[in-house]
Amino acid sequence: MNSGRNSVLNAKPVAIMGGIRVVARIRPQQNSELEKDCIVSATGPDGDASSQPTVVRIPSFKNENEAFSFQFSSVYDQASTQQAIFDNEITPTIKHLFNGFDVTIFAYGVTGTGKTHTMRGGKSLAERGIIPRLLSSTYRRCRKIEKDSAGATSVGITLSYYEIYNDKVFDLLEAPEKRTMSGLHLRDNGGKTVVVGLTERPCKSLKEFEKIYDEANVNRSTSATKLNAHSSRSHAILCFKVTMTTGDDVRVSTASAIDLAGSEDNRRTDNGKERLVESASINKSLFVLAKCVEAISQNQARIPYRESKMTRILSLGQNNGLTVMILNLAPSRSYHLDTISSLNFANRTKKIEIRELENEPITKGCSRAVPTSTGASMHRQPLRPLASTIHNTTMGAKASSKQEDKPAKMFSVYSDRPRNPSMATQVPRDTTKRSSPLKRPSEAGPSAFNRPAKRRSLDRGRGGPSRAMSKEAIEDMIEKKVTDLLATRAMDHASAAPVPEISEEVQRRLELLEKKIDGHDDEREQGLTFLLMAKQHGARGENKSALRMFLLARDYFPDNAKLASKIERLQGKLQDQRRTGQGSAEPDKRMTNEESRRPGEEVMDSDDKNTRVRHDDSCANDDEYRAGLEGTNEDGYDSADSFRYRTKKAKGSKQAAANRIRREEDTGCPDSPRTKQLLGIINSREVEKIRLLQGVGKKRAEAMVEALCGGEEGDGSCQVVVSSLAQLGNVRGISFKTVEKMRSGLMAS
Ligand SMILES: Nc1ncnc2c1ncn2[C@@H]1O[C@H](COP(=O)(O)OP(=O)(O)OP(=O)(O)O)[C@@H](O)[C@H]1O
Repeated sequence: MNSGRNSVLNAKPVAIMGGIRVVARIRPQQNSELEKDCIVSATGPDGDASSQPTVVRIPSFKNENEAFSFQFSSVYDQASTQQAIFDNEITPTIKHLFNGFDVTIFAYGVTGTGKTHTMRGGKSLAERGIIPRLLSSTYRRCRKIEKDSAGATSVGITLSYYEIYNDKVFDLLEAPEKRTMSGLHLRDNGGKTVVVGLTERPCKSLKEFEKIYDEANVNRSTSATKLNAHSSRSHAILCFKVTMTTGDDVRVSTASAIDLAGSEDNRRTDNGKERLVESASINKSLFVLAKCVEAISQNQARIPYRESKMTRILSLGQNNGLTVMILNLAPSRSYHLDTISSLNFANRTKKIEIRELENEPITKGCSRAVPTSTGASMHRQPLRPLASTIHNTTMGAKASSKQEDKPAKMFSVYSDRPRNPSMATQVPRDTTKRSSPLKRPSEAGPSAFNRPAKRRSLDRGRGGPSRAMSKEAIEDMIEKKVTDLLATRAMDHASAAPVPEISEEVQRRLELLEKKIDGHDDEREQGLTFLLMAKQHGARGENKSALRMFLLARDYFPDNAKLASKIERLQGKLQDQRRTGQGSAEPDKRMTNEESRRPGEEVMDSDDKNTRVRHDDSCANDDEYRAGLEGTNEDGYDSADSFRYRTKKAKGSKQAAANRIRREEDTGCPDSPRTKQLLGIINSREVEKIRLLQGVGKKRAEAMVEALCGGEEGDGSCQVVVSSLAQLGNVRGISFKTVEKMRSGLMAS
């Protein structure tokens, strides 16, 4: 490809088809892990141990005698070195970066499997990871180009580095004190996702890079967890832009190296509440990534990129250029299901096909847009139909001048599933031509031109929103418009110079306002997270957990009729299950949310799917649950190891107490011993007993008995039996708060 060119700058844009190159790396066992527990191995094709491994083998979770095999472009075993991975997988991409292709390298895997080790690595030369090696090679190549062109071509590198922490983007090249609560905004700019206001720092040498990189890494959010002493709590994205200038020609390409945070099974982490919130956010974004991969591989119309900032930035299958995914795996049994989940995810990812599109050279003085200096992240090519791209290669400038007339956003995502199965057999596999510069001959698929290509969304792109637009598409469009508007405002704000001095008082008020807005967004987002979790539990048939999540979501969307009817339906379903005795088969967990679920789980083999879920259908622990609700801590979580969340807005209010009590009853579990005890005392109508309840006293006890017996209007017969806490809370003069207080003062027997 591109061989025989005198100068890289004379190249015309070239589109070729390629997939995401997925390679697996198995980390060595750690001191705490036993050799006999090593269950993951790397082999050559057909189990041949002598050739370069391409297959990961792992036993089935249910039956150790059965094994799963997953084939990847390459597999690196426990003994593989940083050097080997870099030489084989990354070095070939560097020349393409200088040929105008964007390059994305990302590490994916469960926590503690070696992603940061692979990307960043250690301090010694041998232990250096992909990022420092990539920069080192890039600078070497820059010097060579400048030398070979006798100074006619100059190459500049600018760096940006940011993290996505709790779904917020923070600049790692800025001091942490400068962070705002909401982080940086994202914006779509001609098919690229741009981080507004991100620092782009020119970086002249490897030494300078190392200094900047080390300092920035101090700002990255890491913490010790039970599974990793230095666990990354954020997705870290390092981008460097290579700008080659020869006279008036400028060519810009970007390399992005991404160290994703690892998914965590929180039943193994012992995470406290702060770690749990992070973990839930990490798992959610990885879950969205799995959903995107799933949607792409099924050729779905809607790819849910926008559901998380990470997927929006990564834009898997949308960003043209070369993409390498390194799947990090732990070899030990304790990771068994996590490893199978990751392997399933990677297996799908490798089937995504994307166009590898070379960046067009820019001529100085020409009106064509130059990437903004306000900070860009994943520099995606403007998305356009494949046909026009092919045209570009032959029509050159004529074709590109027409581009302004084209629909704003047209793109093609290719899956390996041919639309017409018969065509797959008709199209001969061309194994002599390499469809991608990264692919080895053995894995090169059919080229762009003989593949039954699927062009997505072209019709939609043409005439603006079509009448048949789905609700999701409209929501997407609105969300996009709003975020773009916000981002544009933020960008205008950032670039408006000089900024007039504002008084401290105004600044303070602005900050307060920002916090208020953030808080509002956070609350809505929290509600949406509960809804998402509820849907996931529902999809896995965990109805009870789904109901809990829906009930938690109700606090955020109290007037949502659809939600209310969902809750009602689910309650009915659970009641039916209890009546017919089916409930006991339903998997349920105390840990009822996203943070306990592994991303990619939904693609797990059905054999293994349910085995990891703890079966616990009893309501025996309900008192514990209720006690937890009463004793929620100041952050709104009921205890350090729980994710049951209480809304801040409702905290302490009468309404909140009523909600809590109703929610308990909605779950349909039988009364706890304390509830029974309280109702017994109340139904005794004995002032002497009732007055001893917490927060009551003689006068209130007398008033209660009077109210229970119908008050002055009642007949005084005290016939009515109070059968539930909700009923008690509705008795005149007895608030739900009092009910909670009375019950919490009782000793559970
Ligand atoms: N190939 C390897 N060789 C030697 N040690 C390794 C290797 N891979 C990982 N390790 C060690 O395993 C531990 C966990 O690795 P690392 O922190 O890179 O995991 P991670 O996947 O980035 O985890 P998290 O998602 O929690 O950040 C570290 O102590 C690291 O040094």
